[in-house]
Amino acid sequence: MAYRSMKNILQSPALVQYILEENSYPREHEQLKELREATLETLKPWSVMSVPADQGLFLSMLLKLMNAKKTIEIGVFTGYSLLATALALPADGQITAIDVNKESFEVGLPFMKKAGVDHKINFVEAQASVFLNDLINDGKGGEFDFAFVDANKEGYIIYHEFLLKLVKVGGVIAYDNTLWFGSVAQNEDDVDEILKVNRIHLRELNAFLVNDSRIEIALLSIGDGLTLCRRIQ
Ligand SMILES: C[S@@+](CC[C@H](N)C(=O)[O-])C[C@H]1O[C@@H](n2cnc3c(N)ncnc32)[C@H](O)[C@@H]1O
Repeated sequence: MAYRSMKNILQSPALVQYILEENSYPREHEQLKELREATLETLKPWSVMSVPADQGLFLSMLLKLMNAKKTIEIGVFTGYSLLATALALPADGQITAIDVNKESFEVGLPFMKKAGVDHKINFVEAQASVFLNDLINDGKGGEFDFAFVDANKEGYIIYHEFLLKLVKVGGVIAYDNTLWFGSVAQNEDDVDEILKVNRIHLRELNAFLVNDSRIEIALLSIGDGLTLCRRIQ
C-alpha cells in the first residue's frame, strides 16, 4: 500500500522519498506545491491520481527541450500536470485540457491563476474521444506539438488514433501509468484485484505501441511509467 500511495513503480520507498525530498520538492514551483497540498487536503486518498513532483519536473524539461507551444492534455483532475505544463510553455503557449469532471479542476484553478498562467489553458469539460473527434473535424490536425494522456485507461488506445492525427510529425504523445504500479510484469494471479482491469488495458496498449511503425517509443520508469511516442509518419 505504501508503494501505491506514493504512485511510483520504484520498489524502494526510501529511494522514492529520496528522489522527492532531496531532488524534486526543492525544485517544485511554489504554486505546484500549493496545488499538491490543496489536492491532498481536499481529495484525500484520491490525490494519488496527480502526477508526482519528479514527473512534473520531467514534463517541464521535455516541453522546454521540444520548444512546445501547443499541447493537449487528457485527464486534468486538479491539474498538477496541467500547471506544470502551463508553467513550461512560453507566454503565448496554449493547452487544450480535457476532462469529464470540472469540479476537481476548480480545486487547482486558483493556483493556476496565482501563477499567472491560466490564460494559456482552455479547459473543456467533455468525453475525450468526442472532443478529440471534434478537433479533427474542425481542421486542427497536425497543429499540436505534444499531448499528455492521463485518463481512463481503456480509452488510451482509442485516443492514440485521434492524437496521431492531431499531433504534428515530430511531435510527442505521452501516456501515463503504462507500468500500472508494476502490475504489468506480474502474473495475473498475483495482481491486486483493484489493479486487474486496467492492467489488461495497459498491457494491450504497451503491446500495440511496440508494433506501431508510425511512432518511435521510449518507456520511462518514472512515476507510474510514462511512454513517450514520437510521431514519425
Ligand atoms: C489520473 S487523473 C489525472 C491526473 C492529472 N494528470 C494530474 O496530474 O493531476 C484522471 C482524470 O481523467 C478523467 N477522465 C476519466 N475518463 C475520462 C474521459 N473519458 N474523458 C476525459 N477525461 C476523463 C477523470 O475525471 C480524472 O480527472
